[in-house]
Amino acid sequence: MRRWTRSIGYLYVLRCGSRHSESLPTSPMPTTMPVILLTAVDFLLLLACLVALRDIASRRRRIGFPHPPGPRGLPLIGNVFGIPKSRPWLVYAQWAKKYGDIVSTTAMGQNIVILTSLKTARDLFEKRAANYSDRSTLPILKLLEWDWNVPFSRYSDRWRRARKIIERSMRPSAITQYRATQLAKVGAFLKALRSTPQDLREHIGLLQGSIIMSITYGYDVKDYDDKFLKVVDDMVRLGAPLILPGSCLYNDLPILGYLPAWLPGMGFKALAGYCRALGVEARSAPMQLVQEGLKNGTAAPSVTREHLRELEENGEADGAQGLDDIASASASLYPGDPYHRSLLNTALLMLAVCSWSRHRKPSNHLRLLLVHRLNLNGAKTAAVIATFFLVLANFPDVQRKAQAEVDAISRRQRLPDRDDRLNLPYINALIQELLRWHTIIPLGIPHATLKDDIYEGYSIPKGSIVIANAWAILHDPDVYPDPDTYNPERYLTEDGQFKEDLAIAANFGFGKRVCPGRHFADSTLYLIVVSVLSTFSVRKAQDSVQDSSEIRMTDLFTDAPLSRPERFACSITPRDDIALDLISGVSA
Ligand code: HEM
Repeated sequence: MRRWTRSIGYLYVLRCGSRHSESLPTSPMPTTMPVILLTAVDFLLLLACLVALRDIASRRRRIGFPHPPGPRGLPLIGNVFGIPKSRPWLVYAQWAKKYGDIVSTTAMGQNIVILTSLKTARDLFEKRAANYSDRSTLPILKLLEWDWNVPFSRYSDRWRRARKIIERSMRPSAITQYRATQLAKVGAFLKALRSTPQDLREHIGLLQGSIIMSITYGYDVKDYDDKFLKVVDDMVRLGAPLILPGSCLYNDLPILGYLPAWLPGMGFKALAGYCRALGVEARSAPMQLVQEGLKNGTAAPSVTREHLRELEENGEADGAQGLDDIASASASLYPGDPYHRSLLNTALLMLAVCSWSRHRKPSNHLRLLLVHRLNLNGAKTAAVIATFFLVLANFPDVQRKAQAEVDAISRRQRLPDRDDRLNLPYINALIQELLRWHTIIPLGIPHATLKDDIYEGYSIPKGSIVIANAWAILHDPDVYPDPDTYNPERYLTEDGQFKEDLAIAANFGFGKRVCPGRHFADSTLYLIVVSVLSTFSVRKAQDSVQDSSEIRMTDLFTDAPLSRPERFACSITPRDDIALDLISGVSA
């Protein structure tokens, strides 16, 4: 129906265009202006009729089964003005209190379903995975040509093949081979933190990016301004705002795609073109490096090298599909950073658009601006690491208890290792509470349905966007008393044993789309937590000392789909001379 709507709209514009050109044949300017004005008004009417027809058609299909309850909004446009733009997870949690665990709403004919319990999320995403594992069909994604990118990819054979490659490289038995890399990069992180603690953010970004690039391509990221990291960061940072709800009119009016790029308001076309080009570069440049290394025998061990070798052994080295799958899988492992929506960035986005449309490739000047001003490397694991530092600064008691446990196991003669984990209940509780207290992707990545469905007497139409509100699930006061308080003790038994909470998995999504990097993220996080606790003291900056009971969650974290700590001031100093020796002793 959506495709049908778009093609009718297109034909309609063409028809109007020719009608007006016939009446005003002589001058090109007067012919185009009325065409655009009339088309816009007429088109809105036509669109309204089409949305109404679609509603009627889909209602007929589901006669007898209502939509799940929820705010309905206005006729035709639905709840378009009620879709929350700011911290939507909080608003959706309020809706759940009013309407229940399964809420639905619509915006411009798009059905949106929000799940607010583990049961509903598992019932749909896991037990009915074949229907609930698609992704959104936002028109802008086609312009961006990001379908190679596994998290955005539709539920297709291409996604299945790339996902399989990632799963093989990221399953628990495979990730043990990356341990040496993790240890070396964590060692480099400790040394960098000792030298320039004020650059915490940059060090975290570099840590995350360098681990992933090393295991994926065998490529050694030396500094924060690395060219490969930059390409992905720019791509995601500039492109992601286009896919946020309500941020790009083209997603609601795909007909705009047929208007020329020079018209006011059509900047999204140039921006999408720029991000598309960055995507091509992000996918091909590091992969070429590995391919060349394989030819001349210098390729360092890496996930990409192993998959390319395997392809060669199977006699498929020149197979376009095999190479395409490896390129997609590898480039999907470093996800970049979709955060950044400040005014400064908006100005830079405009610059990007102007520059791109004029020259069709970014000018050096623009690239420099992007590199220096939009520089917030790292992504999901990095956001949790930043949260860890925020916790240490704000909750000194937690830091003290965690350090006592780590010191008891290592006797301060070494950094704790993976094998110590079973004997560190407080550390496990601290990590689990980190993931609960602030869910860095509060709404996960939305899934979409492939066909009509009926669930608990409610109708969920084909093409619905289905969101699990992980934040609300992990802040349910009936399950987690005083949910906004950071309290690792909630995960300890009376005799101090660690209690695992299976609901924490909601952080990593569900079903066939569940995060394939979750085991790797967990092992990286553990190493960082124990290494930092062994060597550094983190304190809140003197001028911002505040009672921990006064801390408001919304002041601490950004309002973005990937919600990470706001900038915060803290002091990070080596604990003592023993800590300095430990830092000097680690190999980096
Ligand atoms: C704490 C760190 C992380 C968190 C909280 C996280 C969370 C998520 C979430 C919520 C999703 C969407 C799942 C869904 O659609 O149901 C996802 C997808 C994904 N994650 Fe992660 N992730 C983390 C780290 C990583 C790492 C380190 C990697 C790679 C090495 C990775 C690779 C991916 C990929 C490729 C997908 C797309 C899966 C698909 O669509 O099939 N993630 N992640």
